[in-house]
Amino acid sequence: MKLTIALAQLSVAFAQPATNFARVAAAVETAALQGASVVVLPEMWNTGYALNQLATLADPAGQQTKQLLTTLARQHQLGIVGGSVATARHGEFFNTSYVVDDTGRVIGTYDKVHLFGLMKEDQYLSAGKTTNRFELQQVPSAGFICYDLRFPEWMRTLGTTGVDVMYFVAQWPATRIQQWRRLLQARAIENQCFVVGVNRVGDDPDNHYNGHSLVIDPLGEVIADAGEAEQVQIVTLDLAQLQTVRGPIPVFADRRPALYR
Ligand SMILES: NC(=O)CCC(=O)C(=O)O
Repeated sequence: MKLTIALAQLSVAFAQPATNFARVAAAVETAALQGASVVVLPEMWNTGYALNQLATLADPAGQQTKQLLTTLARQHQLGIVGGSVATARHGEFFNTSYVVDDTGRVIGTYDKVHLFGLMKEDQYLSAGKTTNRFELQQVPSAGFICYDLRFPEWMRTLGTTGVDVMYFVAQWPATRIQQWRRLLQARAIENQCFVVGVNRVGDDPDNHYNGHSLVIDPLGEVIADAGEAEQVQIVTLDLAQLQTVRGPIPVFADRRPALYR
């Protein structure tokens, strides 16, 4: 089975949700025209890291985001790993990812679990408590947000359930882009799955973001790198490769969980 994915490597207009909603709609349309069956967006694409303005900018219960993503998914008949957006619920703010299938049904809702202190998330956001596993285009998948990538035990929690594609959405600054690349490769190798990482481009008041959205195969090889420009890149995954990697080195069967803490 093949899966054609669009990496929507977008710039995010700081504290300008209306501009960003229009950008996302255009990117999904481009992805559909290029034959994608899944499109992946970056992290916090509605507001950027305008964390001290969330009281006015965050999406109440994610309603506006879900309305847009479900409409686009239905209209273009593709799945959307909706990056993440700043949401407001019951007086708290979250960094929330929605996943929508090609009929326009929300099949995943995930609040970022690991808050990134260096970008002040811990001062403004509440942390999620649940995992994010979903079947998208019949493919068992899991979704994570940016800093989550540094916690391999979090990916393992889902890897042991049988996941073929792990999606990472990010606003990962250029200063640490080599770590982004290496961590994504490590997660693919250790979980013997495809890894799709979508990062933003552009600037905010504190950071420069240089993209390098990546697709990694289960051997850890980079099969697509979107470079540093704003673009929608199309990549086709050949999921048959999973069996050829997992067969000879069955790491999940060989685990010794009784010995691990
Ligand atoms: N938005 C984030 O979680 C950034 C994570 C990051 O930059 C890192 O180095 O980790």
